[in-house]
Amino acid sequence: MASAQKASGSGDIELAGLCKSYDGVTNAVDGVNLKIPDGAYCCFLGPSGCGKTTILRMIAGHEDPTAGEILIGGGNVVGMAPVERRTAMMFQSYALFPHLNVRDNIAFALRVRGQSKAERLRAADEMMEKVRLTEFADRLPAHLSGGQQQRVALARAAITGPRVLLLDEPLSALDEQLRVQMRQELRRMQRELGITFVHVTHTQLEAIALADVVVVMERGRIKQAGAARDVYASPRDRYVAEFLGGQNVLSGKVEKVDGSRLLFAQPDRKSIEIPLPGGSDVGVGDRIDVAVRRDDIELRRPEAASPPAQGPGLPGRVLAIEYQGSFVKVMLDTVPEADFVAYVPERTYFRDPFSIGDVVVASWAFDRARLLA
Ligand SMILES: Nc1ncnc2c1ncn2[C@@H]1O[C@H](COP(=O)(O)OP(=O)(O)OP(=O)(O)O)[C@@H](O)[C@H]1O
Repeated sequence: MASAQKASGSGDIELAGLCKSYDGVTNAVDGVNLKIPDGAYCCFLGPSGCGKTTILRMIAGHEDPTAGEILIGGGNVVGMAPVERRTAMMFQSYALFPHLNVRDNIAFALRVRGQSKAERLRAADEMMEKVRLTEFADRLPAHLSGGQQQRVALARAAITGPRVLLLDEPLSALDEQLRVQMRQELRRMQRELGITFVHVTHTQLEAIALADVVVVMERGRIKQAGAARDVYASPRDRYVAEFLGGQNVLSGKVEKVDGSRLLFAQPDRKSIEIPLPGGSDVGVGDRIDVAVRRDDIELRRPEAASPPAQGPGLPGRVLAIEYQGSFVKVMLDTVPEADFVAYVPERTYFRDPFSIGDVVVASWAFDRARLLA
């Protein structure tokens, strides 16, 4: 980025005790503490209204916190104008100028910053090469595909050399196929630009596919933050497990605690033994939630007793079957008032396919069940 402004200065972000109340909405953001390393791809994930966009707007400087600090590169930016923060925001709608061609759209941000026309166009040409838009330089936005428009919006945000790029639901306007393609493109661009990306989404798969750091939110608070694989494979509690998906959650009462094992039972169901993590203070009579991944469930017919299923198991009736390509999704009535789903690999499934109404036994290896907080 020779003639675009150089992205120097660390883009690590720290949110400390961050709060935001609006008139009528107290605690839209409610005491958020988080560190995002420089050059990381961070995704905020959560249902509508959980405060994701408010956090993004506070980092950008479009909204002031009610309390708390926002540090970028170690300095508190609260009270600073957006341009002084060296952050840039890419909006859902892309907000491109319809009457300017691609090159001029990208160069526009530098005009506002007082650069000469020659400098601006040189920087725009460089940026277009980076985002593979050179061949579209003279086109108007209306004559571009959704994915190309998004690249223009990204280039326009990146040309000012921000240390942090903020993206509000950047893929939501695209169809499914394009969304997957642009996801890869975003990740590639983030690596190439080497700056911190903070991306807001309510799509689980988007967050875990893209992010180094996934932040799961509920009602203004962080429920869990960490590497995508940690958050998906080891959700801390029922909310995170259910929101990220891919897990079955069983609830019940503890019947017995024995060293590193625990026995619990759901109402009117057989007792199940699970591993008890060290340091846990769960006791007999406590209500607990337990997660077992959908792809860890093995399904058998009850009469197929030989060899016996390994580990704990629960009976159930098949409620629905959905072919998903590489696996088959089988829904059971194993858990009262909740979904219980097995992802069976396609090859295994079609050796002896089930029908709706079949009675099956769902089992899993003892150490694949996890006690939730
Ligand atoms: N300008 C505003 N004035 C009043 N209340 C607001 C304002 N902006 C957001 N809120 C409220 O603050 C809460 C958090 O909103 P926010 O937009 O941050 O959520 P979100 O997680 O980004 O949701 P979405 O995915 O729907 O955009 C909501 O209850 C919302 O109604």
